[in-house]
Amino acid sequence: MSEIDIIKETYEKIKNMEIRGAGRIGRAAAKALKEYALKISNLSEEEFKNKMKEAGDLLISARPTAVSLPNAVKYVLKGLNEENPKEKIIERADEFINSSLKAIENIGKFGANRIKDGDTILTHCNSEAAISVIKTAYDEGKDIKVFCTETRPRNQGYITAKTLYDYGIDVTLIVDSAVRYFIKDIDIVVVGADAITANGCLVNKIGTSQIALIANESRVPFLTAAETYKFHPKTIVGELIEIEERDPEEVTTFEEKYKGIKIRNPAFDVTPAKYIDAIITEIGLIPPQGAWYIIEKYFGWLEK
Ligand SMILES: O=P(O)(O)OC[C@H]1O[C@H](OP(=O)(O)O)[C@H](O)[C@@H]1O
Repeated sequence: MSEIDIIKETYEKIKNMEIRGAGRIGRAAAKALKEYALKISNLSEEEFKNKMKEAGDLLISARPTAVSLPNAVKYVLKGLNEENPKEKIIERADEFINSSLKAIENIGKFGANRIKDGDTILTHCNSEAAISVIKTAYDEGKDIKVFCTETRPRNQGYITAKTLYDYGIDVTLIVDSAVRYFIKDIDIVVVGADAITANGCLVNKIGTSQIALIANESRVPFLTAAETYKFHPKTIVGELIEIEERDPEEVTTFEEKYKGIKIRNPAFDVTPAKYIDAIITEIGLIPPQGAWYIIEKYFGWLEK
């Protein structure tokens, strides 16, 4: 096994979604960069830097939408501009991983303040940050129920349902198209985030924007749980976020006779800021209009 295989293995796992979830892919990339930096030796400083940059580029190319991935890589690789780059890379990778885990914990605490005793919460897909909010509310002794959507085509909602059920929470699984049918039973919607744009839009699992629209129509608060590394720095200069379109076979396969039927499989959609009541971050709840401030404050170090 050559050193670069550490990076290639993580790249493959992120690409085929063996490792998935915006936070998890960011931490996996940071860990791979650390392990790679530890393995490569006998190189000049310049060679080391070039190899680390190539590794970072490969990891970033695994999936295009969740900004946690490039944000994690850029955070770690900033160590290349400092003295003792190898040590700095290792230090910064650990820093990113630990601060990510701490952020999820804090999001849980802040978000749980918005959950009332007796609430029924709707969530979509499988988000560590949203689950942290739900589990924390439950840990505080609140009597809560949770509705989970299946989240076609990959059904990550099943993971959420099982995780919360194992935790002792009252869980109901519904098909994605049943959200409007059940919205009268829902008190609050909490979902995760793959990216937040400078104008406060949420990029998250396909179907999120429909849920937000339904919640808005029914005056049910819609919140997203997003660590600050989910904020997309380049949207501040007008860059658009690429929506990943995945293999049609994830949706279905038709027999030969029907091969002419086109199948589209976008993995994410965009929820406009006007449907979002609050973004729960590790530094507190912010209105979507505050996204610009977060990007400016936390990503000043990124090239713009
Ligand atoms: O970072 P956490 O909160 O875990 O997840 C955030 C989001 O990442 C997931 O994407 P995918 O399943 O990897 O495509 C979902 O869209 C989820 O809402």
